[in-house]
Amino acid sequence: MTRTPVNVTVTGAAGQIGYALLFRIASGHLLGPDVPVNLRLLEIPQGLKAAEGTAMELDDCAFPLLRDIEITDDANVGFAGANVALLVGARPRTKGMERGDLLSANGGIFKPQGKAINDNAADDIKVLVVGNPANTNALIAQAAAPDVPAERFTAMTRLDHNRAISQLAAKTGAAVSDIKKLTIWGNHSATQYPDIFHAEIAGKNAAELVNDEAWLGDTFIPTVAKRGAAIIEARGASSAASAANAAIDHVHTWVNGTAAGDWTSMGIPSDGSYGVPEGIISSFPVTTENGTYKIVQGLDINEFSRARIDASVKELTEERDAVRELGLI
Ligand SMILES: NC(=O)C1=CN([C@@H]2O[C@H](COP(=O)(O)OP(=O)(O)OC[C@H]3O[C@@H](n4cnc5c(N)ncnc54)[C@H](O)[C@@H]3O)[C@@H](O)[C@H]2O)C=CC1
Ligand SMILES: O=C([O-])CC(=O)C(=O)O
Repeated sequence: MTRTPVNVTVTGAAGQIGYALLFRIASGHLLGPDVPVNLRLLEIPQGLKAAEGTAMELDDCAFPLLRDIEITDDANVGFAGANVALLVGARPRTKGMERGDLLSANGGIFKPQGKAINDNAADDIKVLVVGNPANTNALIAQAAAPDVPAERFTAMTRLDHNRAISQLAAKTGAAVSDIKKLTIWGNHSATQYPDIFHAEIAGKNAAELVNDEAWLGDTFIPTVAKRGAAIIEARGASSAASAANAAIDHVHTWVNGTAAGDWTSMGIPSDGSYGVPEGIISSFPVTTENGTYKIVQGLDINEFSRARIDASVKELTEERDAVRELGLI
């Protein structure tokens, strides 16, 4: 039986994450090895030529699952019939730019894109915002799309989740695949909180196994939270392949489900769980099934965790208030 292709829109398609992402989408890693895809590449006019070059290379791979590629600088065209939208293109912070300037510049991107999604996307649209500041950009896009269920707008903290698993594996000598139930709470920023208190390593509690609060506070948390900056320092450019990989993981898990006995981390609109104010897009532990996600409930939050979750959530509420003042939500 031939399946109907899924329409996947990628913004910022000519950028470095786009370049690492598109080939994996086209080869079946985003949705599965039997799901054909149509790619819609949305760029600004200056990015169109490079996007065309990438599309030529996609053609040259002769991917059996890739049915069609369309390149555009018109968001209404780019999101037409979109089932999955990966919002990667964003305005990076440049020298001398204040936080308000950054939020405002990104509002100019994510507000119209949210409206274009509202007006043109398929009814089952799922949105992942990668472009920074990802959580608040997702909030801006969501606010501009009142006809789309709010929970379809998500922000990427899967890269942080994967980074935390890798650091924990290195510390304990465990295999990455033995680590389950790790959580990233809060914002995709230096205030994020990677939580190992409920994580398990080969079935044993990770925090008890590590048993080293100094390592947790002074090494693990800052290493994960500042990893993006460390990559920029080392590579001279921000994470690209690992960010693309995390975007693939985020959508794949959302669509195909979490494994029994595990969960993942996603930036999602808060329903008020764990004292996180309703509406802000914050990272939570979630399980997924049949294309929907649920916040893992009933976790005991100790004092160490509470203070760190609260600090990141405070930053998110400040970002929300700032974009509210700018009239972006
Ligand atoms: N959430 C996360 O974990 C991570 C987020 N990021 C963020 O992802 C974003 C993209 O990173 P890179 O690909 O490295 O940047 P890049 O600068 O290489 O590419 C960005 C692309 O977006 C395009 N673009 C800009 N405005 C656009 C618009 N309105 N519509 C469509 N395309 C537009 C640009 O022309 C450019 O081709 C950045 O904001 C970066 O900070 C990066 C790594 C991890
Ligand atoms: O800081 C950046 O621009 C890149 C980023 O988000 C990350 O690597 O986590």
